[in-house]
Amino acid sequence: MFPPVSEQIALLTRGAVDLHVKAELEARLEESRKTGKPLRVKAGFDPTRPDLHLGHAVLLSKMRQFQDLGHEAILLVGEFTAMVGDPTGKNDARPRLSRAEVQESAKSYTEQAFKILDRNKTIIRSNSEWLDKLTPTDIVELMAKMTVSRMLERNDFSQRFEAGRPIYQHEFLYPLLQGYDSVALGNDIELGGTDQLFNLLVGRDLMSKYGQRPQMVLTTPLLEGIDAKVENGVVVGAKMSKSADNYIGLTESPLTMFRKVMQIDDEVIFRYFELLSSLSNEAIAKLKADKAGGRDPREIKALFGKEIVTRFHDAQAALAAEEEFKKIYSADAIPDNVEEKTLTTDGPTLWIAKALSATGLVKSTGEGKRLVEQGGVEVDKVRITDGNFQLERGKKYLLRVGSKNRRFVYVVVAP
Ligand SMILES: Nc1ncnc2c1ncn2[C@@H]1O[C@H](COP(=O)(O)OP(=O)(O)OP(=O)(O)O)[C@@H](O)[C@H]1O
Repeated sequence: MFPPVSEQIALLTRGAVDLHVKAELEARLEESRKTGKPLRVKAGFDPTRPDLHLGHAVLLSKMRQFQDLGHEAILLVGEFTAMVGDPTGKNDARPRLSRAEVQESAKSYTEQAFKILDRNKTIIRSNSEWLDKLTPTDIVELMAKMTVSRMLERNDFSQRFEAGRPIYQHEFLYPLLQGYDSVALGNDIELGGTDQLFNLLVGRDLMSKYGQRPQMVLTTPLLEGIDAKVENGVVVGAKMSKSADNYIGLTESPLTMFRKVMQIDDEVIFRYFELLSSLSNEAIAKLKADKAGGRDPREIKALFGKEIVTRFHDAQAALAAEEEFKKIYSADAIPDNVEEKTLTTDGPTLWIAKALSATGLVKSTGEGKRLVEQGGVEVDKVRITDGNFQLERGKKYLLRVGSKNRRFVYVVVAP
C-alpha cells in the first residue's frame, strides 16, 4: 500500500534541513510497508495567534507529503503550551495567554491548516488532554529527566543567561512539555521548523527515558519574511511571522496576497519558489537564468503570486488579482476610484506640502515637504522635487505618493 521506500525517502528528504536519522527513517518506512501500519507524524502549533502564514505552509506541506504517501498526520494543537509560551528565539519571556484566547485561535487555525492538509487523514489532538491532568508528582518526575546544563545549551537561554536577562522557571518547562506531548502520543516522527530543533530533540530524549521508542526528527527551513533582502548572495531577514508583520496570511484576499508577493525582493523571491512552489528545481533554475539574462523580475514574481493565489483561492482569483494589481500599481495605471478633494487657499497658490497633508496623504506639512524633496511625490505623473512647489487656483491635479504602495488623490484648488 505504501510506495517503495527509496521513492518515499527521495520525496520526504527534499527540502528537509536536519534529518538526524535518515537510516532510521528508511528502516521505519520499510517496517511500515511490511506491517501495513502507517508512520504517525506529529507537528505542533501553538495557537498564540489566530492566523497561519506561508512560513507555516512550508511545514504543513511536508506533513501533507507524508499524508499523500499514506502516513498518518497528527496536528497537535498546543493549547496548554500556548499558555506557557515557547521561549524559542525570544530575548524575553513571552506574554502568557488565557485559555479563552488560546481556544479562539485554535479554532481558526485548524480550519486554516486544512487548506494544506488532507482533512480526512488528519487527527487533531490538543495537549490539554494530557497536560491538564499532570499532577505535581508527574511534573517533578518530568523535570527530573533533564538537566539545567542541557537547557542552557540552547542559544536563546544561554545568551539571556550571559546577558543577565531573566529566564523564568516555566520557560524551562516548555521544551519538556512539548516533549511530553510526544510521550503521550507515541508518534514515530516529529516535524518542525529549524528553530524547533532543540525542542524536538528533547522530545526524542524524553521518549527514550519514558521507555518508548524515540521519535525521529525532521526540520524544514524557516521562510524569511517579505521584507528580507539578499546580501552577498545570502538571504537575510527575520523569519516570516505575524509579530514582525512581514507575513502573507493563508486567508488573505487574492489581491493582498498578490500585492505582497510583488513587494518581495527580486532575489529573495527564488527562496519562496524553492520552499513553496510546485515547480521543479530545473524550472526554478531556468527562471534564475532568465532573470540573469534580463527578464523583468516582476514577471517572475507574478508567476509565484499567481501560483500562491491559485493554491489558496483558485486560478480565476489569481488572474483577477493580477489584473487588478496591474490597474492599481503598474507604472502608469491610475485606479478607477481615485478620490477627489477640493481645497481652498488664502494665498494666490497652494503649497504642495499643505495639499498633501490636507488630503491625508501625509501626516504633516513637514512630512509632505520631505517626501517631495526625496522624490516620493508626483504631480500629474511628473515627479517633483522642489519642496516649495505650488499648485495654482482653479486647476485640478493628480497627486501620487509612494512607489510600492502608491496612493492617489485628485486635488482641485478652489478658484
Ligand atoms: N517563517 C516560518 N517558516 C517556516 N516555518 C515556520 C515559520 N514560522 C513558524 N514556523 C514553524 O511552524 C511551527 C509552528 O510555529 P508556531 O505557530 O508555534 O509559530 P512560532 O514559530 O512560535 O511563531 P511566532 O514566534 O510568530 O509565534 C514551528 O515548527 C515553526 O518552526
